[in-house]
Amino acid sequence: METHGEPVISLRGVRADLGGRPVLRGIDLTVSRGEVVALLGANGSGKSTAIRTIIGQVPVADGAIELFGTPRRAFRDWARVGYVPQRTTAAGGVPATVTEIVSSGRLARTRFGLFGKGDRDAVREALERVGMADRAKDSVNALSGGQHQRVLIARALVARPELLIMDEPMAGVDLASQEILAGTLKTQVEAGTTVLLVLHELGPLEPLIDRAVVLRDGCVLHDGPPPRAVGQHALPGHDHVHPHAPAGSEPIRTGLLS
Ligand SMILES: Nc1ncnc2c1ncn2[C@@H]1O[C@H](COP(=O)(O)OP(=O)(O)OP(=O)(O)O)[C@@H](O)[C@H]1O
Repeated sequence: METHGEPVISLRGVRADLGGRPVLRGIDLTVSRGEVVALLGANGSGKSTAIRTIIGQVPVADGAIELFGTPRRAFRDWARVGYVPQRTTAAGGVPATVTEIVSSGRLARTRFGLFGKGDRDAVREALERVGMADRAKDSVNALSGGQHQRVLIARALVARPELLIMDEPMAGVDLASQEILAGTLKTQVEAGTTVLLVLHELGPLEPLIDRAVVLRDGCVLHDGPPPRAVGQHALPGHDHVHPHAPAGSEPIRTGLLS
């Protein structure tokens, strides 16, 4: 599986300011084809901003971004990229049905601007992948947080992207949905999809992660193997209880996530 090839995402010396304050202070990041890279770091370290510069939602003050080897400003092939925003930013507004939300992710792939049978089949398949086919006609307002997130991921998958960018896909997601999403993502990764995702902790996705990039205060603090359960005790800093640890056991100190 580890036949990593050309860079799919490349950031070089990327700086970005928000509200007149530097938020990214010279980020270097490369994600190669087939890799699964987790972006970690404390609240406010710049994870979401880094992702939003890649998709063009935050202007780059300095540095260079390339997607599939093309400078981002010249990149047009957005059907190759599936984006799952932080869920709060997508909620609210006009109540749409599950099918409508997922169909919106297919627009870049429709032929001659018509939504045909192939597109409808792709919508059904994406909903099946996240276990939501039986809710296709429901309003998204009737869904739980985890179900809503599964719909947003189906929307990102429906155009069959080569690159998936996700901002905290597990945030506010119940355990059952987390397991379904981990399975969905595993299938995508096995099919060769490249993934960059913001995570608060590795959790159920840990086995899929090839590399972790940890941000602190707008800079890259660590870029390398993800902080695995083994060896975490040696690192000072952040406490969190490992999901598999027996109740009442010592919190694991990763040092990387705080
Ligand atoms: N629109 C904005 N205007 C001004 N400052 C902003 C804006 N959006 C984010 N920031 C600030 O930029 C910094 C980085 O925010 P960002 O959302 O990228 O962090 P994050 O690592 O994703 O954190 P979180 O885990 O809380 O989402 C924070 O200090 C935040 O307050």
